[in-house]
Amino acid sequence: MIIVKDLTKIYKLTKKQMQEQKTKKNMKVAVKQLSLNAEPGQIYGLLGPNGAGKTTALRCIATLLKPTDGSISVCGYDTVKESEKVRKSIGFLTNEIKLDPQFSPKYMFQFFGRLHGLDEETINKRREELFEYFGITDFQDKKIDELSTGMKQKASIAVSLVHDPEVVIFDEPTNGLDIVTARNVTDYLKLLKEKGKTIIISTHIMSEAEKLCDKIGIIISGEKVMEGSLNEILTDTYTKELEDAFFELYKKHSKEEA
Ligand SMILES: Nc1ncnc2c1ncn2[C@@H]1O[C@H](COP(=O)(O)OP(=O)(O)OP(=O)(O)O)[C@@H](O)[C@H]1O
Repeated sequence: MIIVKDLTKIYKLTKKQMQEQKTKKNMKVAVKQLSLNAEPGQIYGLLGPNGAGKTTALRCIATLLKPTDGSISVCGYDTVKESEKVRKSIGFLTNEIKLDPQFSPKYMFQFFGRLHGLDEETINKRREELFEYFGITDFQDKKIDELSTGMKQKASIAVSLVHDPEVVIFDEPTNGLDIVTARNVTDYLKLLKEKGKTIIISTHIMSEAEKLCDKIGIIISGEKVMEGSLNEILTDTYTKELEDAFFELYKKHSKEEA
């Protein structure tokens, strides 16, 4: 279970970042009073355009960033006060965390398994299962450096799941993957859901959110502008497709911002 209450995250900008973002303000509100609940046996999708604050929100949930305001609990643990316990309960995937290029998927899997305090037998069993599922076995001994983007992404996913976490936090899990591999990953997320895990993902792929997510939170400029099941969102926006609903909301809320 993930409970996010009034999460606000403000970044302090360096002079260089202010120049890059063409702003005179030295603060950036990346997430503003975001609240959401993701429950066991459910896939929650955070859907938003580039720069909406999805990665920031997920990094706060995964304890990698401290909220400026608000609170987050994961499996009943506070992400600031009990971050160690939260980290044990989650599998986190983000594009910014890279596997060490010098090592192989097999080595990285074992390394993270040990870090989570698993015994060798459990690590080997998990490796066989996950590497087989994601088709990693054939390249498990190659250096990460020599792998394609898709192979690296699959290896990162397997490594993030080594300890069979209760909560899965995946930032754009199918980013850079071909349709076969992407389907492989989304099917696995469905399997995890069936096992009763709590899953939250970010995406800007409408069809992925439509097919995969039980609940969708649409986030624009750091604020959640709508939340519900696909049907609820379509009904509330008088649209037939998520893409149309998204554009309606985007037009409305970017107008409000201007
Ligand atoms: N470390 C940082 N320092 C300053 N500003 C940041 C930092 N990280 C993100 N931002 C800014 O915060 C806002 C939200 O960024 P974030 O990466 O959370 O968005 P996102 O929805 O994940 O975008 P994308 O879909 O492009 O990955 C953006 O305006 C971004 O420029």
